[in-house]
Amino acid sequence: MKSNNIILTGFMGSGKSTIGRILAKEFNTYFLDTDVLIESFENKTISDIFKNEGEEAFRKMEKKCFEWIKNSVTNTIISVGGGLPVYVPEIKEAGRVIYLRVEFEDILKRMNDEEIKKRPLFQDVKKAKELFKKRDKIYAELADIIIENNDLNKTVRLIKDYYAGDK
Ligand SMILES: Nc1ncnc2c1ncn2[C@@H]1O[C@H](COP(=O)(O)OP(=O)(O)OP(=O)(O)O)[C@@H](O)[C@H]1O
Ligand SMILES: O=C(O)C1=C[C@@H](O)[C@@H](O)[C@H](O)C1
Ligand SMILES: [Mg+2]
Repeated sequence: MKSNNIILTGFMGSGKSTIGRILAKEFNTYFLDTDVLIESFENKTISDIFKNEGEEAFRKMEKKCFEWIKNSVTNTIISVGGGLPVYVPEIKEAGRVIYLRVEFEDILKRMNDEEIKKRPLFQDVKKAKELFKKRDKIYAELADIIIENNDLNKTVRLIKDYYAGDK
């Protein structure tokens, strides 16, 4: 089934939720965020899931959430959790995948303490940097297109142009 979803991937803080909300308005469609969906399905915060049940349990929830999306969601802009493509490499089965790429140092500049607190795998900046290096290649391999997301308006325009060329 061709689902017509647009799936935004990228590291924590790369701008998936921000860009996703704007795109949904521009394309007059809906926006979904797997982290928000999981928090709602489980009625727990991501931080609490990591703290009380561990990362492995969270990855199982992500997989289940992805299956639900693959079978039930169409014509939607979907922001997926930063680790989801690593644990669910069949991500392309649910739509066109766009990797929003931002250098780690630039991500750091964008995140304030409050933003960092919500993300369990960002607590140790050195470890987060190592994770970024590993994931950068995986995101790129799994993407249909890669966009350097430095300028918000430019990113939105590039994605719109890409889809206009499709018609
Ligand atoms: N060019 C840009 N595009 C998108 N967001 C930007 C940009 N520049 C700065 N930001 C800011 O970066 C921060 C992180 O963005 P956002 O929450 O959208 O990332 P995310 O990829 O959804 O993160 P996570 O995977 O952790 O949910 C926000 O405060 C946002 O306003
Ligand atoms: O990069 C990751 O592995 C994560 C990113 C967040 O979006 C959440 O899905 C969670 O904090 C794990
Ligand atoms: Mg987000």
